[in-house]
Amino acid sequence: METSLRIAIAGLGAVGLKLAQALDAGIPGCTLAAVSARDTAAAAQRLAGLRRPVPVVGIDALEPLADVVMECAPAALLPQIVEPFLRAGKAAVVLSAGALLGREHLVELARAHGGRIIVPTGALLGLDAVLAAAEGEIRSVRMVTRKPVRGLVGAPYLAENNIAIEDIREPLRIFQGTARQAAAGFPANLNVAVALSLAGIGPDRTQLEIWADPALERNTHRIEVDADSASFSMTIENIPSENPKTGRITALSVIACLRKMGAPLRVGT
Ligand SMILES: NC(=O)C1=CN([C@@H]2O[C@H](COP(=O)(O)OP(=O)(O)OC[C@H]3O[C@@H](n4cnc5c(N)ncnc54)[C@H](O)[C@@H]3O)[C@@H](O)[C@H]2O)C=CC1
Ligand SMILES: O=C([O-])CC(=O)C(=O)O
Repeated sequence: METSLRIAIAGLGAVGLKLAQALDAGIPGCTLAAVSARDTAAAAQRLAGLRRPVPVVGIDALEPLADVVMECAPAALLPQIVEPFLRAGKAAVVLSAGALLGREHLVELARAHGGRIIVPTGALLGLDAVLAAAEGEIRSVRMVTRKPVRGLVGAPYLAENNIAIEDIREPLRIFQGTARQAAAGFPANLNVAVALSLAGIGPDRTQLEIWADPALERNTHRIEVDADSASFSMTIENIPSENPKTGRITALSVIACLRKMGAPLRVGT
């Protein structure tokens, strides 16, 4: 018998709006049930083109209306969005993966109540191979991110370390450290590094470099993995969405993740 998962979207920005439109156009096994936005009137306007209108409600009112919540909001809101769903034994798809670090109680909450936290591949690539390699022994994971200046400005790490990138003329390495350190310093820019670390050898062993490059148009991530099963390196060059920090492919990754949940044939780890 066909059952449909009721989907709630928290945050109607670059990712959330695309997702709402895709759900409205039809993803088998899924129905858009409710959305939450900072500005309810503006959200109602953004959703005016949908074939099937859905309620726009506060974050705290989402859980009773849906089976799955898609967290597409600023990182600071993560606990408020996902906790009610996890406590009810439901699923939360998390885009702000960096905000999971230091909030291990969310995983415990999911475990205690039979809920699930799902981190999609998002703006990255290769997490299927990283997960597989992690079943054996991974010796090292390294990632190099290069972004246009507008994809990095405003990150707290830059202000805290007096790094000015607005007027650079050459590529500048602005960070070298672990995924955990990057998540703290770049909460809206480096969720991909945290997703990579969670798939592989953890946030303290995953090494990261970040470059600001004034000549670049795309958010570029290269990952290099050395494991006892394979060595691999891969690069993705993301075309920015209307939010310059977020690649277009991010929303498509979430759509693919939802489609997979309801699919009779599932490809990839
Ligand atoms: N895991 C990954 O690969 C990636 C993760 N991200 C992360 O995904 C999240 C969403 O990204 P975007 O859509 O590009 O961000 P965005 O900034 O375009 O959208 C976020 C939306 O949340 C809304 N919002 C703010 N306060 C709210 C509240 N109290 N209630 C409901 N909504 C509220 C904002 O008004 C905005 O529309 C961000 O945390 C971003 O860092 C982005 C790209 C890749
Ligand atoms: O990791 C992120 O939050 C966003 C990102 O780099 C991208 O979209 O390329």
